[in-house]
Amino acid sequence: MPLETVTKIAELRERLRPVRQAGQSIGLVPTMGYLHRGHAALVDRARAENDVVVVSVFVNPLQFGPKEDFASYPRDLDADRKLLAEHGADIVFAPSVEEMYPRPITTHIEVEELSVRLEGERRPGHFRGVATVVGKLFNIALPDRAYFGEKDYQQLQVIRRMVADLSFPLEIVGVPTVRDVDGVALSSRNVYLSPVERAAAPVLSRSLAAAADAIGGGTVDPQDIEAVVRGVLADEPLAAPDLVAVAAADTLEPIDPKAPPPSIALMLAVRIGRTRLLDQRVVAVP
Ligand SMILES: Nc1ncnc2c1ncn2[C@@H]1O[C@H](COP(=O)(O)OP(=O)(O)OP(=O)(O)O)[C@@H](O)[C@H]1O
Ligand SMILES: CC(C)(CO)[C@@H](O)C(=O)[O-]
Ligand code: BAL
Repeated sequence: MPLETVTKIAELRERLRPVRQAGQSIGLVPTMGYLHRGHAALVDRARAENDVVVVSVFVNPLQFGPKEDFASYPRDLDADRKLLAEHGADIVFAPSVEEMYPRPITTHIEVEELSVRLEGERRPGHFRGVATVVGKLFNIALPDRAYFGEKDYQQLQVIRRMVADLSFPLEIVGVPTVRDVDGVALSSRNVYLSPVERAAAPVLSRSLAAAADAIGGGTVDPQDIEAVVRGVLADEPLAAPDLVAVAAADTLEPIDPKAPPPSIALMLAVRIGRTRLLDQRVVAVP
């Protein structure tokens, strides 16, 4: 089936109604476009598990702070369509900002606590914007399953909590981070990196690997784990850590070294030049 492009909410609902009535399943992959192999992994998983695969491409203004890169965020719908067709998606939903928010939105989804910690503290209002648009996309597409990358680990936890708290009738599927050969997590924002900055970027995954080794060797004190990460990052003069977080993987609560959780989430936000890169790793406690 050729890839269809839909830009209107009503049109998507009309297109999907008979799909549901026929008892077919719908998989939704929410994205902000400028797609790469990381997004393709989400689409492949959705393709394997659903009858109809919908990919949304929408740069959501609600989740950007006033000083962030909403206006300059990379966009290329033609290239996105090509990748989606190659990976067998059925529908790309690419609404305009006016279609999604015809007037200033006054209703928001706030996942308390989880949204204001860690990355939420660095980007006030970010997860409220994410939860609100994702909830809205769920109401528009009514998917059976929705797919999110582990790279944005806190985002995945926020969405899981929102779905549980509000009983959204769907399954959330987390997909492991896809990396380049040198370990750099694929990200649309990697396009901002100069060649010299790109050469520095593997330091993120290197620092996570060192911390994973330390945890494997019995280190569970979060301060010690953080010190290992920061030690490796300090070797790279272009890397400026913005967030080094060590938390219980399932709740993102702080870790008590006397009663460590079954697995630990390491979450990083590191500036390389003007680009803020994210990476994460979940490590089982031996
Ligand atoms: N390398 C990756 N591996 C797996 N999933 C990914 C990867 N990169 C992004 N995703 C997932 O794709 C979905 C859409 O993400 P988004 O469009 O923001 O891409 P991105 O590359 O993360 O962009 P950004 O550079 O803005 O962080 C999210 O669920 C995100 O976690
Ligand atoms: C989930 C999402 C598409 C919501 O805008 C976005 O935060 C992203 O791309 O990760
Ligand atoms: N992938 C996370 C979306 C954002 O940075 O706004």
